[in-house]
Parts: sequence; structure tokens; C-alpha cells
Amino acid sequence: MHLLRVENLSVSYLTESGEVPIVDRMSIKMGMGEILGVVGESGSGKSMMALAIMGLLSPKMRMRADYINLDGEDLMKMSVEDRAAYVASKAAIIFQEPQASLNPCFSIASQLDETIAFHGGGGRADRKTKALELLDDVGINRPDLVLKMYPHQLSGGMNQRVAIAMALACEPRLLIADEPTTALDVTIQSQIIELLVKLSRAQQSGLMLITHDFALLSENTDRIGVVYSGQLMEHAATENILSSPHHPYTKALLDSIPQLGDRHVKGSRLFALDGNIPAIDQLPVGCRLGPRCPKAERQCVNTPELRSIENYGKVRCHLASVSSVNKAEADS
Ligand SMILES: Nc1ncnc2c1ncn2[C@@H]1O[C@H](COP(=O)(O)OP(=O)(O)OP(=O)(O)O)[C@@H](O)[C@H]1O
Repeated sequence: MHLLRVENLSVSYLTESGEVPIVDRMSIKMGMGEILGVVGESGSGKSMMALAIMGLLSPKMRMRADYINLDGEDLMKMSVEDRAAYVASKAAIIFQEPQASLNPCFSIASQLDETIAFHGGGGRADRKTKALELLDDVGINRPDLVLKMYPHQLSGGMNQRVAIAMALACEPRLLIADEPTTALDVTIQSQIIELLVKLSRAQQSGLMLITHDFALLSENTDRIGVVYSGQLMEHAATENILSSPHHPYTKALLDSIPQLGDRHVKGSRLFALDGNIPAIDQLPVGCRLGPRCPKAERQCVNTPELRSIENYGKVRCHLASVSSVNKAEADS
């Protein structure tokens, strides 16, 4: 059974002259306890996709989806109130800036206590024990001291650990971590990722790790979704993506990373795609990567659909192993 199945999720924002699409018919699946990496350049729609799943889009945004099935229930069939309560009981999100989850006016103790109480954490003494346990779980050495502190008294890394503890207080089946380490010191980044992966594996909860840093995903994820300009370009098991990426965009991302061993010949230049991600209101005709794609051919002026490739995954590219391609719907 899947923990999360999202089919054709689109997000747009409303302007006086109409709707501007930001996320285009994205479909993803996560198994129970699976770690899914979502990678793509800044502005590709990763955060909007996550916020839409969580029901946290601003009122200026509109979302549509055939379904968003979270732990067996379709969120699209629920009222706004029922959906909010259900999502709060099943999923949690942490953001790039831990301050987004923490209130500077309240101590860590009172914020953790409120979250634990909201999720039925028992009497005051039990809640305090739970808060201490949670801080211990996220690797905080003196939880008793940290409980008495305020966010401004803690480092960025410590605040992110506290934000993770707050998310865990909800006992989520699904944790979405949206660029959880971008704002942190390089030395702390890997500690936080290791912590998230360790907790996810230990609790058999799903983890969606959103990042623009492919290197972070290579060792920590089961599957990877590659997003470009609001569309899912490729979605496959991590080992498949690392060993034989099918989409030119994925290949370009991998070829730009020195750490990914054999792919990079020592002394040679790292690859970088020319140009930038297109403005969402100036999309090219056909494949959205087209003008930047080193492999583009005449047929790429036609819009590619996401298609399944046998023993691999899904790819949105006319040029990907055409002989073994089936329509994506057949793989549902
Ligand atoms: N409040 C908003 N109003 C209008 N457009 C927005 C808003 N927030 C984001 N966008 C646009 O939506 C698109 C997707 O943004 P999103 O934040 O989801 O990208 P991202 O891939 O998560 O990028 P990053 O890695 O920088 O967080 C971008 O074109 C962005 O300019």
C-alpha cells in the first residue's frame, strides 16, 4: 500500500489577468516508510507542490488534482476543515528557515508542550517527559536546558533540530522536509540530513526530502523525482537515476556534481546547462527544457508526456529509450 499517491496535481496563482500555472499535473507516489528526494532548480515548483499537499497554499493560489491519497484517504474529497485535521494527524512539514516553525516569543518548552498537547499528549508531567524524549531523539545533548530557552538563544542547527522535534511530536506518517539544510552551516547540513534519514528509517515513516542539491539525495533516498519548470521530468529508484539517468536535465544535474564519483573524470570541467529556468509566463513551445537542452531535436517542439520505461521509472522526454516506453497510465 502507498503512503502517498498524488495524481495530476496542478497549482496556479491568481492575477487580475487570469491564472498563472506554477505546478503542472505532477504525479508522485511514495511507499510506506519510503524516502523520496525531490530535486530541481530554484523556482521549479517543489515548494508549491509540497504546500499544496499539506493544504498550506496562500489564498491567492488555486490547486487541482485527480486525487491526493494520504495513508488511504483522498484529501480532495474532504472539506477544508476535515482535510486540515486529517493532514495534521498524518503529516508534518519543516522548512528551510527553522524560524518558520518556531515562535520567537515563546520558550521551546511552551511551544513543544502546545504541540504535544494538541496531539493528545496526556497530563503536564507526561508532556514534559515526551518533550525531553523528543529533544533527545533529535540529538540535543541537554534537553532540560534547551527546554528553558527561546529560539534566539539557539544556533540555526539547534533550532532546526527543535523544529524537527516539533514535527515529530505530531507522530507523522509523512514528514516533508523542504530544503531543511539550505540555511545551515555546511558542517551541520549532513548532520541534519542524517538525523532525518535515521528517524524516518527507525519510525518507518515516509520522508519527502526537497532540495536543489542532488549530492544530498544520492546516499539518502530510495527514489528521486526530478522537477523542472513546474513539471516532473523523471521519477525513478535512486540507483536507476544515478546509474543511468534518462532525462537530459537529470544528466546535466548529475554531471555538475563533483562528488558523484565515476561520473566525473578527474581534471575535466564540470558540466553546466546554459541559460536559466524559463519564467513561468514565458514558457517555450513543446518541451520546457528545449532551449537549454544539449540533446534537443526537431520533435522536441512537441510537448512530451511523462511515460513509463520498463524496469526503470518515468521520464518526460521524447528521446528516452523509445523502444521500451509505455504510456505512464499503464503503470498506475
Ligand atoms: N506567493 C507567490 N506568488 C506568486 N508566485 C509565486 C509565489 N511563490 C512562488 N511563486 C512562483 O512559483 C514558482 C515555483 O516556486 P517554488 O517556491 O515552488 O519553487 P522551488 O522549486 O521550491 O524553489 P526554491 O528551491 O527556491 O524554494 C516560481 O516561479 C515562483 O516565482
